[in-house]
Amino acid sequence: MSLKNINPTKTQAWKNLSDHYQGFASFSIKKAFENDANRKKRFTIEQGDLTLDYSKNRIDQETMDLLVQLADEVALKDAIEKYFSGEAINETEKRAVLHTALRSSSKEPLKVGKKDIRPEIARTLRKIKSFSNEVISGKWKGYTGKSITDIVNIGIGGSDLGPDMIVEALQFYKNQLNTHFVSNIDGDHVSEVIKKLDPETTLFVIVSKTFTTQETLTNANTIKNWFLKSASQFDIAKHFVAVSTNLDAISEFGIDGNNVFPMWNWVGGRFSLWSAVGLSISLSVGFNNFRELLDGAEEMDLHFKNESFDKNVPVILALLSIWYNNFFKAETEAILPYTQYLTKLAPYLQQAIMESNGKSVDRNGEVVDYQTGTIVWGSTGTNMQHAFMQLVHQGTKLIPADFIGYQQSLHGLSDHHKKLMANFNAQMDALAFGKTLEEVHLELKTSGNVNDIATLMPYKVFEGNKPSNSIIFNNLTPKSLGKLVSMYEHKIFVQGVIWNIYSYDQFGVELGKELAKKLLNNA
Ligand SMILES: O=P(O)(O)OC[C@H]1O[C@](O)(CO)[C@@H](O)[C@@H]1O
Repeated sequence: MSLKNINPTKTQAWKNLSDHYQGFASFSIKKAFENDANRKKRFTIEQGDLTLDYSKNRIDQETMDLLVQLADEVALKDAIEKYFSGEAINETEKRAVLHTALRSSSKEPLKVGKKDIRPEIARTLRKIKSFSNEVISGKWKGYTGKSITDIVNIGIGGSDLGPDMIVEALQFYKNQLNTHFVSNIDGDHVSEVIKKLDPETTLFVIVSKTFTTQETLTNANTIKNWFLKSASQFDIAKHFVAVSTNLDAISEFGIDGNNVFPMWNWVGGRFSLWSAVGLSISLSVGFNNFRELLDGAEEMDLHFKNESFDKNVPVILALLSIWYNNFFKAETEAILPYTQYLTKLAPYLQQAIMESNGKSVDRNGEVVDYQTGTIVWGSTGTNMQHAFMQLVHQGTKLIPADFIGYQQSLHGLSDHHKKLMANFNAQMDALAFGKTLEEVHLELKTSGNVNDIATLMPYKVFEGNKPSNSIIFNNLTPKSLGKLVSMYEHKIFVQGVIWNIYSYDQFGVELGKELAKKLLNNA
C-alpha cells in the first residue's frame, strides 16, 4: 500500500497557516517571552537525556496547533505506520525503507515480501561482532602473520559519510586501530592515505551497496594493485572484506566469500550506517559501542513512532522547518554542534537531507508549485562564531539554526566546557533577542564614545528575532549519538510526507554519472 497522495497546499491547515502567517510580520520572539513567563516550558520537550527547547522560534501556540493539524491532514500517522512496517514506501524503486529494523530489538517477525528479515539482521550483527572482536583483539592476522593496525573504509556517499562521521564523533571511545576513509575519485586522496600504510597490517573494507560505483571501484582497484606489489592474490582474503548487495561483483573482484557482509535493498545508502556499512565503526570503537549506537537510534524510533505529534521531537523539528521554508521562504538551515567531535555532522546531514528531499515532482508525478528540501550547512561552535555567524546575526537572510550541545564534556575540562556552553546559550540569546537602538545608544554613551554615537549606532544594532532550536544531551555517548542521527532521519521522513514527494530515491545524481561515463568513453 502506498503513502497517501495529498497536496499539502490544498489542506485546510495550509490555508489557515497562510492566514496565520500574515499576522506574523510583527511577531517578536522577545515580546513573546515578555508576555509569557511559561514560554520556555511550553515549548520544551524532554525525551530521556535529550531536551529540545524550541521556544526561540517565531511561533505561538496557534502556529504549533496548525502545524500539527497539517501533519494530521497529510496522514502522517498512517505514513509512519507504513514506514515502520515495511510497506514499499520507496515507490519509484519499489522498495521498503527499513533502516529502523536494523536497530530494532523487537522479536516480532518483520516481512519484506514473504521473508522475515529479522533473522538475517541478527546473523549479520553476529558476524560484525565476531569479525570486529577478532581484528581488535589481534587474532586476525595479515599475510605475514602480523595483527591489523589500520582499517581503510573505501566507499562514497552513504557508504562513507555515515561511518566517517560516526568514527570521528566517537574518537573518545576508540581503540588502538587507526581508521581511514578513502572516497574521492581524485587519486590524490587514495595516494595520501596509502602512503602512510603498511600492506602487512592494513585491512580494507570496500563498502558499496551496488558495487558499481565508479569512485569506489577505482579506488579499490588502485589499492588492490598497490597491495599486490608486496603480496599475492591468495593474500587478498586476509586483507579485503566487502559490504554489498552485489555478490557476483564482489567475487569477481576476488574477495573471499567468507569476507562478505550483506546489504539489503530495503536500506537506502544514506541511511545505512546501522548495517554492515557501519563495520568500520564497530572495528574502531568495538561492537558493544556499535550496539549502543543502534540502541540510541531505536530509542528515538520508538519515541517517534509512539509519541503524539505535539510532543514528538522529529515531528516538531520537521514542522518548524516547514514553517520557515514554506511560509517565511527561508532557503537554508544551519546545523551548529557545540562539540569538536561533530565536525562531520553537517556534511553527513547534507547527503541525508538534500539527497532525500531535493525533489520537485510530487507523488502524483506532477511538478510541485511549493518549496521542498531545505539547503543545510553548518560547522562546529565556537569556531564558526568567528567565521560565518556575522551573516546569521546581521545579514539579510533568515537562517533557522539547530544548536546541538552537551551538558558535560568528555575530557572533563570544566573551565573549557563552561565557556563553551556560555557561548552556546549566548548565541541563541543574541539571535533571538538582539540589541535595540536604545541599548546601543546607552552602551556607546557609557563607554564614553560620545562623538561616534550617531555614526556607529545603526551598525551595532542586532535586529534579533532569529529562530533557533536548542538540542541538548547529557553527554556524547554512542547511545546519544544514535538518537541524534535517528532524530534527523525521522525529520527527513516527516518533511517528505508533508511535501508529498518520494524521499528515498536519488535519480538526480544519475545524469552527471552517465555524462561522465560518455565523456570518458569518447576521450
Ligand atoms: O554504496 P554505493 O552503491 O557505492 O553508492 C554510493 C552512493 O551513491 C549514491 O547512490 C548516489 O550518489 C548514494 O545514494 C550512495 O550513498
